[in-house]
Amino acid sequence: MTATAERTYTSDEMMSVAAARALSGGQKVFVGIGLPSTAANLARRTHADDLVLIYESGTLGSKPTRLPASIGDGILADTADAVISVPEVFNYWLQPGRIDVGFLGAAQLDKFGNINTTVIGTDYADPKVRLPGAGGAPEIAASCHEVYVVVRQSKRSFVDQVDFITSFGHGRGKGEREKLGLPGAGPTLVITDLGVMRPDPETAELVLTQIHEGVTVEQVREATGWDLKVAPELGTTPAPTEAELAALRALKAAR
Ligand SMILES: CC(=O)SCCNC(=O)CCNC(=O)[C@H](O)C(C)(C)COP(=O)(O)OP(=O)(O)OC[C@H]1O[C@@H](n2cnc3c(N)ncnc32)[C@H](O)[C@@H]1OP(=O)(O)O
Ligand SMILES: O=C(O)/C=C/CC(=O)O
Repeated sequence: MTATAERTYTSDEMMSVAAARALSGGQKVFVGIGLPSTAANLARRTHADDLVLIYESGTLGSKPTRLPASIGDGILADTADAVISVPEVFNYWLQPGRIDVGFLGAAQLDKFGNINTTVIGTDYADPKVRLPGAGGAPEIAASCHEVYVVVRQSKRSFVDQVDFITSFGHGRGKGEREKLGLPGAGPTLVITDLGVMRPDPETAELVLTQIHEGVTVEQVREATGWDLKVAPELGTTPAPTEAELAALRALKAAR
């Protein structure tokens, strides 16, 4: 019998590495602050140094030497190829379809990839939790060619229906984005600390297509607030490499 090797990374690290791997060289990525920003910067430091990071403050091609604290962090402007105004980044870059991937976080996500970062609870005026709000995320979700969501998975965050739609995913199913005239494809990938989900091409409902190494389907289903469908050919995300972990830890430690 072989002893099980002790895992040398956390599930958050696995999530950041899996999300970074989803980005490839040369893509223009509209980066949301928080988990997506960590993963996008990791991708630049590992396999995709020509990734173009765009932050909402109007910084194009930022190459921050540490994680930005917010979209207004000066490190983004200091290291950018160009800095334009906020209306310009929305009107000239995002809305005309110049951005490949919108990389967003969520407090709640539902089975059709709708994102809530506004309130928990159904009474907007008297919520159980008031979240950070929308910022530019609804526009990002509307107009990027694709949206990738990075979010920790639990019954609290993965719900059948979000309490509030901040950023439109696929509404209540396939075709709803087209009806609303939203130009982008919406969420095509959801990366969590447990696995990866993609919308079913027929229904747009999220389906588990990949589990991270060491995670079971049962664990993912336990952390999901609906009856999660599983792809017949389920993939496994390889564990982070030493190089990926070293780059991630250096990025998080940089000041
Ligand atoms: C381009 C742009 O970036 S546009 C900006 C728009 N804003 C965003 O996109 C934000 C996206 N991120 C989120 O929504 C995140 O879930 C955040 C910011 C709310 C919280 O993320 P984190 O800082 O990682 O904290 P964490 O997940 O531990 O939650 C912190 C607290 O928020 C509250 N909270 C977060 N998610 C939930 C939820 N689904 N249900 C209830 N409470 C929640 C809780 O009070 C929680 O504290 P607790 O775990 O002790 O109960
Ligand atoms: O206002 C927004 O859209 C985004 C805010 C995120 C941040 O302040 O870093």
